Amino acid sequence: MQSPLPGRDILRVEGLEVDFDGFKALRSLDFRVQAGELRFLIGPNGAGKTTLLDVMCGKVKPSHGRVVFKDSIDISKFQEHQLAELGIGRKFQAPSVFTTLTVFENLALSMKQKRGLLSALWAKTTSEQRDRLLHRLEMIGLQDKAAARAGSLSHGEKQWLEIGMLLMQEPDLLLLDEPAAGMTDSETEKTGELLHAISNNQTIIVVEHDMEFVRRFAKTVTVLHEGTVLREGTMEDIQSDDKVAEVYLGRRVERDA
Ligand SMILES: Nc1ncnc2c1ncn2[C@@H]1O[C@H](COP(=O)(O)OP(=O)(O)OP(=O)(O)O)[C@@H](O)[C@H]1O
Repeated sequence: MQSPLPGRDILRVEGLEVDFDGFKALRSLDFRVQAGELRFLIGPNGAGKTTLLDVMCGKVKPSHGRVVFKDSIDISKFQEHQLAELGIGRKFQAPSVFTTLTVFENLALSMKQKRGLLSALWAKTTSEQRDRLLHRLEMIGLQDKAAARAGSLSHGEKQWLEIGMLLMQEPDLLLLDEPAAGMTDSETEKTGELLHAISNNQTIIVVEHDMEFVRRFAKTVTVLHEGTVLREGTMEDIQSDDKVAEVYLGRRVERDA
């Protein structure tokens, strides 16, 4: 399937509702993302950010509404692994790399291919595949660590490796949950740059709590509150919005108290 052109909606969420035993975690939620965007999702604890990502990757099924990917794919009709095949890649917060394998082997195993895990590891990579692997290694900044065991990497490097592994699947849409959590300042900066580089070719939706990171790297921000979209705009718009300050900061003050 062809990737949508930049500027076209890659994802449309219409009237989405998620019900957990009578509790509506998402309600009347409308949301659109264009191809090539780097979109940040923010909001107070319990706003529904993770649940929205869970619906987008097929982990949670909506009780009402639709999520349409690339104009024609109704995501509620597919399982998580099928959506991964169709181009939706999800990365969870904790890194899950194969610690005893090298960085290169981890990437090679993640390559989109029909072979099984073991044969993928032992089969010779073609020169085209090696080029792709080297390109990703460079993109995630681990070209000097290709032969290092993944278990020896720092937390930030493991996160980049996992993003690289996700990219080897060539998703059109990447869903990331707090990619910079627990990173040092310089790792955080590199992560923001990596996300920007990825969004030259792919669409990314990032759930993020670190407002400094959002301020630094976001173009468009969507604020969720009580399961629905409260506001959407630039970080400047969002920061000067009274309602956002009331619900978002109010909640944060409460939580921090
Ligand atoms: N499996 C579940 N069963 C019942 N309630 C759930 C379930 N998953 C999430 N919830 C509830 O749905 C609401 C939204 O949760 P969600 O994790 O999506 O929020 P969030 O915005 O990601 O929050 P945080 O920033 O704290 O991670 C919360 O009130 C949460 O307790």
